[in-house]
Amino acid sequence: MNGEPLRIGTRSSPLALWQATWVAQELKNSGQPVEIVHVSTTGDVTSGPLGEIGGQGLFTKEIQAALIDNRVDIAVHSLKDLPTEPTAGLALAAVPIREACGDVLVSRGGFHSDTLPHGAVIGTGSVRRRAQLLHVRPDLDIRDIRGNVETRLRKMDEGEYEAIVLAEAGLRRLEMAERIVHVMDKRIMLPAVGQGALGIEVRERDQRTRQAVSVLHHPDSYHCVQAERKLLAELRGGCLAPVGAWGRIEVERNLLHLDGIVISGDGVQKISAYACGPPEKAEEIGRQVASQLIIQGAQRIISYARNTGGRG
Ligand SMILES: NCc1[nH]cc(CCC(=O)O)c1CC(=O)O
Repeated sequence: MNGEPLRIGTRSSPLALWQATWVAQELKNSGQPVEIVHVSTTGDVTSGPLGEIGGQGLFTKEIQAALIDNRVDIAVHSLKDLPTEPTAGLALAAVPIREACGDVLVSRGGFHSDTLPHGAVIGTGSVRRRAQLLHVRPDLDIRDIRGNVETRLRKMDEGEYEAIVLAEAGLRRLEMAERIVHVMDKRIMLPAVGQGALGIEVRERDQRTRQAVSVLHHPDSYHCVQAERKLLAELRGGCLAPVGAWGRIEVERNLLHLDGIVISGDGVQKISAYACGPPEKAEEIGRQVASQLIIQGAQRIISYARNTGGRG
């Protein structure tokens, strides 16, 4: 503990800064001096549709590079943006307690997903959200939207979209929960793998930092995202794949429940699977759900989505 302040690397978006500041405060409360270092990423400076500007790790690569180059000691990621493939020399050292992990609908007219007017224009850049919306409302006109949470809300307020879909966690952290019109039912909208959770990454061999960030670790949250991430890794999905997952702990019986779906971009083909077991078996549960999805044809849907830029 103590010694030189640990350097926390973060993107500069308001949400990323909120997350880094939260981590900084928790570490300070534990007696660990820290400082925040801003790192800009390709995902922040590019405005093309995410599905087209190339691959995963858009928001995380540069921060990982800063970690490897010893410019920062701690990377704070939104776990859903962090690829499941391990990065040589780095380790996911802690997963703090998870915020609400679902998706919410924010609409100008106070509409829910089932009361939106016929053909309404909905903004989302995520193939997972697009496909699940189309599955229940094939009439909706779903259009791409980019930018941080504030930018998207402004574009909707200005009339470009009737409604947008956002992560509940982001709105809560930015103290904009009053904008939530409708928390979407998980049976309709399964979240992205890792949504609502943070991932604290460090250099694998940096024992001092590993020890310092261990105060942030929340085992139940970790087991849930571990199951979700294993599911995605087994599907070779990547964070832009049309995959949804929801792991949660049932405290009374100490069971981890995991739902997973793979859905075609047009929302027509939707396959789902479920498994449960002890939280310590998280990865095995993730593998089980993945293999049930694969038996039902997940691979074909995922490679089709990949070949069509995630928009098939
Ligand atoms: N891809 C952007 C992103 N990464 C993490 C969040 C929200 C916070 C979280 O899921 O932890 C968001 C915004 C959104 O999807 O609405």
